[in-house]
This record gives sequence, structure tokens and C-alpha cells, in this order.
Amino acid sequence: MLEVEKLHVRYLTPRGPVRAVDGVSFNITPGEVFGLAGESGSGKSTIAHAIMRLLHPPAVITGGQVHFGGDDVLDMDDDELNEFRWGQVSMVFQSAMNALNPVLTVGEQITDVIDRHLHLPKKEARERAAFLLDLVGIEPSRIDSYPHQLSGGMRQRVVIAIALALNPPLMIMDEPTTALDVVVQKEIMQQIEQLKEKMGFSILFITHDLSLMVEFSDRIGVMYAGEIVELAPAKELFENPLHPYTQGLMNSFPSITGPKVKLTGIPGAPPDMVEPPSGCRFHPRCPHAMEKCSTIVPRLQEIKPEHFVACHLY
Ligand SMILES: Nc1ncnc2c1ncn2[C@@H]1O[C@H](COP(=O)(O)OP(=O)(O)OP(=O)(O)O)[C@@H](O)[C@H]1O
Repeated sequence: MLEVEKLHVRYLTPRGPVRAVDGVSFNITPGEVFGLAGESGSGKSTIAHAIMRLLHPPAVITGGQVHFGGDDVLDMDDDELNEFRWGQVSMVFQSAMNALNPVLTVGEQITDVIDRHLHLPKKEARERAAFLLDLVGIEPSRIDSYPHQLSGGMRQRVVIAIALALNPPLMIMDEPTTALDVVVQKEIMQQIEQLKEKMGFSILFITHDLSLMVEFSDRIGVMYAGEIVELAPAKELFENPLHPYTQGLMNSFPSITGPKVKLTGIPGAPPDMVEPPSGCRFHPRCPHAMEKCSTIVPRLQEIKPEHFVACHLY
């Protein structure tokens, strides 16, 4: 359904171009949850914005393609983009709950999207808004509430209701629950999963919370410094991470059920993306680095069925 191919995005800065996304390829099939994992600054949000065509200068897409259902997203004109956004793909941001308009009721904000795209009579649009609120677990009688009268979790549910308003086949969720406490976070993620089963949409799920990602994704792409370094089904990635960076990530969070192990984390800091390291970008932080790692760029290769890794160890 969604195909991203060799996508390159640069931010043009006075210091030189920041190579935020460097040749990233992946696809998402109907009904699939595809996770993008990686440390802060690895390029996850830039990919999401590129897919939605929401990048503005200093960002420039310098190469690659994005296709949605066969349509060339990077070539769409304004009318096509209007239909594409919300209708085909909607997006829930981390801070979206704070982006609700404080002087409009939640009902007005949901019907606004419905009005603009479906042109339903007022009464029907309001009925659909109430239905959507119910769908995301908010009492439909709260339709005339203002955002400040709702909790953070409820506001985020309203944002999800807006994203579902036109029943799009793909939702991009960029840290959709990060600003919420863990209990509410889990409730909302479970509700999203149920809605997905019911409505059949796919999700591009972005978070740096790897345990949440493993739980809710079908497949995961691990990003490091603008590149996908490993891509595999979630369970396989969790049980058998191959890339030293993924192994480090997996070692950075505790398990509640497994045996007690010392958390090691990943020493060092992500590289400067104006001048990323030569060869494998992870080599300066890698415990297994060999001589060729600093000179030869490892290509993403299928090591086992559906398990891809870019590392000279394999
Ligand atoms: N407006 C900008 N100008 C210059 N560089 C930018 C700009 N926006 C992002 N970047 C750089 O692009 C790279 C990718 O950023 P991006 O926000 O996509 O990463 P991310 O993985 O989504 O991080 P986070 O988890 O913190 O959102 C980073 O190195 C970041 O510093």
C-alpha cells in the first residue's frame, strides 16, 4: 500500500546539509503495523513528514520515491494532496493533543474535518462526530466540551477520532502516547489496536519506546543516523536482534518478566549528521567494529527470511 524507496532528505543549514534521511526504503501492507525505531534524531519524524508532504525549507527531498496505492505522492498537486491527507493518510503527533483549538468544542473540531471532505449535512456530521468519540472511548455526550475540560488522555483520543474521521487506510502515529502516563498510554494503544482490527487500517508507528513498539508492531525498521540498519518481524527482532545497534537498544530497557540482567545501553552519542562517520555510521560506537567498518558501507541484506540487516558481521 505504501512504498518508500531510497528516500533522501536534507536540512540545508549554514554548517552544511544535515543528512537526516539517507536512502531509506520500506513498504507497508494493508492492515499492517510497521514500526520505525531509533534514537532521537535518527530521522523517524522526517520520514513521516516526507510521506505526508509536510516538509518545508530548510528541508528538501533530494532523492527517492513515495508511492501510495500506486500514486506518486511526491508528484501530487495541491488538490491531490488535499484528498491524500486525511482521506488516504492521517497523522497523530506526539503533541497533537495540545494542538486542539481551545475556543472550539471537540465536536466542532471533528465536524470541521468531516465538513471539509465529506460535505455531509450538519446533523449527519454531528452524528458521525458523536460516533467517532464513542469509537475512541469518549462518552458522546462530551461532544460540546472544550479541550480544557478534558484530560490529556481524552484530548489525545479526540485527536485520534479526528484522524479516523474519514476512515483512511493508513494512519501515521508519531509518538502518539509519549506525553501520557504509562497506564493511559497502554489503554490508548490497546484501543487503537482494536480499532485497527475493526476498521482494517495500517499504521506507521514511530516511537523510541522499544518495548511498546515490539508489542504493537508487526514489523520494525531500526533507524540509525538516517539509515535503516535492521528490518524484521517484531518478534524476530526482539528475540534475535542482529545489528549491534539493535542489540544495544534491546539492552537499554528492562524486562518485567525475564531474569534480572544488567542494562548496558549504548556508549557514546549519535553522530553529527552534517559529517556522518565514513563506512558504517555506527562503527565509532560499535563493540564489534572491524577495520572495514570504517571504510566500507554495509548494505541492507536479507540474512534470514524477512530479516534484513546492514552489518559486516553477517
Ligand atoms: N529544521 C531543521 N534544521 C536542521 N536540522 C534538522 C531540522 N529538523 C530536524 N533536523 C535534524 O534532522 C535529523 C533527524 O531529525 P528527526 O526529527 O527526523 O529525528 P527523529 O528520529 O524523529 O527524532 P525524535 O525522536 O527526537 O523526534 C536530526 O539530526 C535533526 O537534528
